[in-house]
Amino acid sequence: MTPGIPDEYFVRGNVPMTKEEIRILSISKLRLKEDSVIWDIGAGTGSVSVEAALISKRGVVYSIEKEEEGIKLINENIKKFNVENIVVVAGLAPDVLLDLPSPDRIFIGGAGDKMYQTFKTALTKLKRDGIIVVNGITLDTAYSAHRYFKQNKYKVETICVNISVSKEAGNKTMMIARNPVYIITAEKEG
Ligand SMILES: C[S@@+](CC[C@H](N)C(=O)[O-])C[C@H]1O[C@@H](n2cnc3c(N)ncnc32)[C@H](O)[C@@H]1O
Repeated sequence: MTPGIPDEYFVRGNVPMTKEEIRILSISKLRLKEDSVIWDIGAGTGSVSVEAALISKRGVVYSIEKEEEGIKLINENIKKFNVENIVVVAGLAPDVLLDLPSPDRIFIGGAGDKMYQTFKTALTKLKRDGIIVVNGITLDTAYSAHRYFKQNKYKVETICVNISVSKEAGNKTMMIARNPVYIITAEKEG
């Protein structure tokens, strides 16, 4: 399976999942290597973890999630896609991050009210030449993340992704707009 797995292929519950197009862009911004060690913080359904694990076949993905429903879905998706290089970490970031191996790449899909503490631990543990990608749906998250990485001397870029997807309406086709999502990418200068 190559990147770009359709949303409906994943087992989904009531956990908000990162949508296919946002997943593709976010994973592309991570510039994964075959042997990358990746943290997926706020892993939700595990959709990003699964796609990342299929790309970084010789690496490991640590899927960090605080909710029981998410943990169940991540395990179901691991089974469904038959991936063997995902380690599920049940618990709250940043507490559970401290004992994990240092990552080459970090994706943050959710950190709740632990956002700043999670950013801080992420930057402390990220390997040299590492890349962090954050998804945000509010201006506040986008601004906070962008400013935090910039203040810490990271090269940072924020993109705002506005996507419309076609929907059949009788004999016509309409474009249905999705909410904008911010993708913030940070890497060490130089
Ligand atoms: C938007 S969802 C992530 C979607 C996920 N990328 C996917 O594709 O399914 C955000 C997730 O972050 C989790 N979360 C929020 N704060 C967290 C924290 N501090 N530690 C661990 N998980 C957290 C939530 O429980 C939720 O499942």
